[in-house]
Amino acid sequence: MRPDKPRDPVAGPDAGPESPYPVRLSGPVIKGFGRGSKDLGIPTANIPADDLSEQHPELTSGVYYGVVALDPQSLAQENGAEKSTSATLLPAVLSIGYNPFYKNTVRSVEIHIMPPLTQPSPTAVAQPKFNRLPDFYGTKLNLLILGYIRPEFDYVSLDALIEDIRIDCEVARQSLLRDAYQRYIVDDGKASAQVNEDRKWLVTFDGVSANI
Ligand SMILES: Cc1cc2nc3c(=O)[nH]c(=O)nc-3n(C[C@H](O)[C@H](O)[C@H](O)COP(=O)(O)O)c2cc1C
Ligand SMILES: Nc1ncnc2c1ncn2[C@@H]1O[C@H](COP(=O)(O)OP(=O)(O)O)[C@@H](O)[C@H]1O
Ligand SMILES: [Mg+2]
Repeated sequence: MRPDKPRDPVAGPDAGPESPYPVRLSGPVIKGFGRGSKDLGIPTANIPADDLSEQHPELTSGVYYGVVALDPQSLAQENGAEKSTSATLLPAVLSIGYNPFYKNTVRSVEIHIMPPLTQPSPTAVAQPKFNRLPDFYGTKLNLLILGYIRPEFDYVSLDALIEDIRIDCEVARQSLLRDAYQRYIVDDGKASAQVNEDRKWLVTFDGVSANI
């Protein structure tokens, strides 16, 4: 059960991601149990978790933050829209694990994509409105995990789970607003070659680089 303690406003060192982060994950957006939107009002894009334990033993079950990009080519096909060559980098908060509140028997990776950091946070208030985009099932997604927030917990109620995820969104946002993290989203001219390479990886799908 969730310990009854106040939460830290940020997670991870101010100086930037510390080993093993950043960690790269990719996959097509698949169907989950359909609870995110329906039960919680918090949509989560699920990607396959089949090879995670072998490929990323460092990713223990828990809540993380990072940056995502959706493949503009497959996004266009999904929405029947005209093909675009530009991808947007967006802040994200995610859960990896068995969702102890729901007692899942398979591990899942579920990503909630937040609004751009330049917009006001819709989850900073007591009656939050979680970010909702048009559905993008089947779209290829790249995710760069930049830090760990907390372990997964069971909760006394659905409302308690939702309130903790609301705080996760705020922790992720405040963590990503720091210069050493924000430069994974926007080039501030001070990024290292490695950070620039990671940003480039985020928008590369099937060997083709999209514009940012
Ligand atoms: C940031 C974040 C934190 C979460 N933390 C927990 C948690 O501590 N315990 C838990 O049981 N589920 C947690 N969840 C998972 C939700 O229960 C899950 O998103 C929901 O079951 C939707 O699942 P679905 O995609 O299969 O519909 C978290 C989800 C997110 C996005
Ligand atoms: N902000 C968002 N973050 C993640 N997915 C979103 C968002 N807005 C809309 N979606 C869509 O909602 C779907 C997830 O909803 P959810 O209720 O969790 O269903 P599922 O159980 O199938 O994962 C995603 O696959 C995506 O198509
Ligand atoms: Mg989901």
